[in-house]
Amino acid sequence: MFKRKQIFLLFALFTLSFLLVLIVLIKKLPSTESKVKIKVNNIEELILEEAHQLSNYFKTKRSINETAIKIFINELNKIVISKNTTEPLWNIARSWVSKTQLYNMSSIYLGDVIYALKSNKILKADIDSRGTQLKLFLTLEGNQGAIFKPKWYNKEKIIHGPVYSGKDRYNSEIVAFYLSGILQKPLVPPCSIRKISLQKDIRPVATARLKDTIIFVNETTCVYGICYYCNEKEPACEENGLLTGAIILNINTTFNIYKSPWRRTYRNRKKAPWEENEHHYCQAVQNKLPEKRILDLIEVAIFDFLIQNGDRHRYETLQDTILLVDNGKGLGNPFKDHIDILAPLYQCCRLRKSMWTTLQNLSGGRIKEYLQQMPYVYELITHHHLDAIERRLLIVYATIQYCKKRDKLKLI
Ligand SMILES: Nc1ncnc2c1ncn2[C@@H]1O[C@H](COP(=O)(O)OP(=O)(O)OP(=O)(O)O)[C@@H](O)[C@H]1O
Ligand SMILES: [Mn+2]
Repeated sequence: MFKRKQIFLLFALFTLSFLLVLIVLIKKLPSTESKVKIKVNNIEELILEEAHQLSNYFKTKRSINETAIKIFINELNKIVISKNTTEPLWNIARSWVSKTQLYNMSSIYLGDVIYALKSNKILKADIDSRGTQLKLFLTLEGNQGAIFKPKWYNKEKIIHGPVYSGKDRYNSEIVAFYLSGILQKPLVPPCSIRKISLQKDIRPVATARLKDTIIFVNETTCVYGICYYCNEKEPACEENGLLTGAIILNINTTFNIYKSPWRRTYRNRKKAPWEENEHHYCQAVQNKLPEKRILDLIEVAIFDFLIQNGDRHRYETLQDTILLVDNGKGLGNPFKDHIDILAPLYQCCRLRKSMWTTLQNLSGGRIKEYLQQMPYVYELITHHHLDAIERRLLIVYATIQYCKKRDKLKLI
């Protein structure tokens, strides 16, 4: 009898402690309410909310002084010196490079440099072994180096998946060059569309290692090169006898290369430090980098967000200024906005006054309007992408509003 009572008591005690542990555990789990709270607190959603509430001020065109941009567009479309001029022209282009620019937005020779990139005879062709994607290094008449990034996709192609998916987009390089002028940040190397014949322009002047990778696929000439992602089964091929691509002026100086504090992990499941600690990450960066570098990184983020280049894992500087080199991963999906490209802006909530003025002056559809006046633009970009850039500009405005409302915005 006694024994039975003891067992009963023991059983009751066990059940009670089990229940207690259960209650503690349940309390620790986030309730549906706090789950909802986490969601609403998500910075991206707050920014999108701001975007929906943006005032008309951000959606209308204002009267601005367009002189600088008009000169840029005009010069890009104009040729002043003879088509055959070579070395002196390249020397002019070299003289433009300084810590604030890779080209001179208002030079009367800008159009000539673009034209020379596009049409000067190719004296030598080699593999460009820098980076991980297929690139050719071409020496143009007048002894100027240039990088050729081939076309892999038609402009209508939509790249799905993570923001860094897919191969390079040659059109993104060229549109980035145009955008750098529109944003008055001439930090993208001059760049143009170019069509080359692998048989006529490349093979006769190609190095042996490049020649070895020129092949025929279904009677079409293709090239696969040598690089980390290069593969004989996935060559870049001519269309109607010509290989299209971006030809980019090689800037002949030494850059410093740094890892971006906002680089991605490139793994779906693993978060980067800037994704883990959204509210305190900027402070950590500030403890390591000077203000100028952070302000540069924020401007780069805005630039990248507009074209959706989410692949700036490292950046290069020239005398302390961040350059916009390697813009090949933009224009992937015009129907998607990867807001986290803006992390440097919404985590630090600061911006140069000059950039903020430039951005506001572009409201009401001006970026699209200016891009539409650039050389070959309709071959490079669809209306969907042009509209996407305008939509993303509104998201940049919304991000500034997000910072302002939290009393965090610092205009410097
Ligand atoms: N126009 C240029 N002038 C001078 N150097 C350049 C230019 N473009 C690229 N480079 C150099 O070549 C390197 C590789 O170029 P790029 O980043 O475009 O290649 P990538 O294959 O896309 O590389 P990754 O896979 O690392 O992104 C750059 O880091 C830079 O140092
Ligand atoms: Mn790249």
